[in-house]
Amino acid sequence: MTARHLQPGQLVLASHNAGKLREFGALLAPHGLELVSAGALGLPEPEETGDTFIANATIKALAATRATGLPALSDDSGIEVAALGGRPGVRTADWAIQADGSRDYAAAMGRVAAEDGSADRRCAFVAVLVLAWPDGHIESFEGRVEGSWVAPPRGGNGFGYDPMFVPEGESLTFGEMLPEQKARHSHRARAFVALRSACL
Ligand SMILES: O=P(O)(O)OP(=O)(O)OP(=O)(O)OC[C@H]1O[C@@H](n2cnc3c(O)ncnc32)[C@H](O)[C@@H]1O
Ligand SMILES: [Mg+2]
Repeated sequence: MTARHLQPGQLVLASHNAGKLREFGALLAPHGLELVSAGALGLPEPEETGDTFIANATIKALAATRATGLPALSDDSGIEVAALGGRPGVRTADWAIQADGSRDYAAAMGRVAAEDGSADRRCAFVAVLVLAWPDGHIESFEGRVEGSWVAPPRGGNGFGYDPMFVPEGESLTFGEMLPEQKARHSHRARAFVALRSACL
């Protein structure tokens, strides 16, 4: 089955994460779409009640396309830590929440460093992108990058867990890489390549 193509026009980026929005802006720049973010449209953040990346990405994209009548692109992503049996995975965003309610990504990873005696530092970033249309049609794409985590964090670029993640075969963390270097490896960019060849 061939995937549905995205027609020229407006596309809602169904994310409230500024780092993701910057990366999608760069990935979509050559494609002549008019991007508008869910936040700029005043859309609420839907509750991510799913147990899988695709379930949550679908919730986010369908909420945005239904609210606007425009096609919408969402991203549900996270980090899978081998020594934790793949956790936090789909719960990655909540994993960084501290006792006072703030998010601290370095502290979350630091807990693994403190608790994990195995010295197994393998982990992977995963992203599932969903394109949804107002009639409920969806297309989904997954990207994955294997790597290892480091503590303490290194580098001030990117967002979230970027300063703690080194992709396989590299020595710099995503936080030490320029955006275009991160995009050569990242889970999001890999999922986007699949989306681009199917839908753009
Ligand atoms: O749901 P939206 O509004 O898109 O934004 P979010 O930040 O809540 O995103 P998720 O629910 O998909 O949770 C993903 C978590 O994984 C982290 N994450 C995902 N991709 C990342 C990347 O490329 N670099 C660093 N951290 C990443 C991110 O910081 C979040 O804590
Ligand atoms: Mg979220």
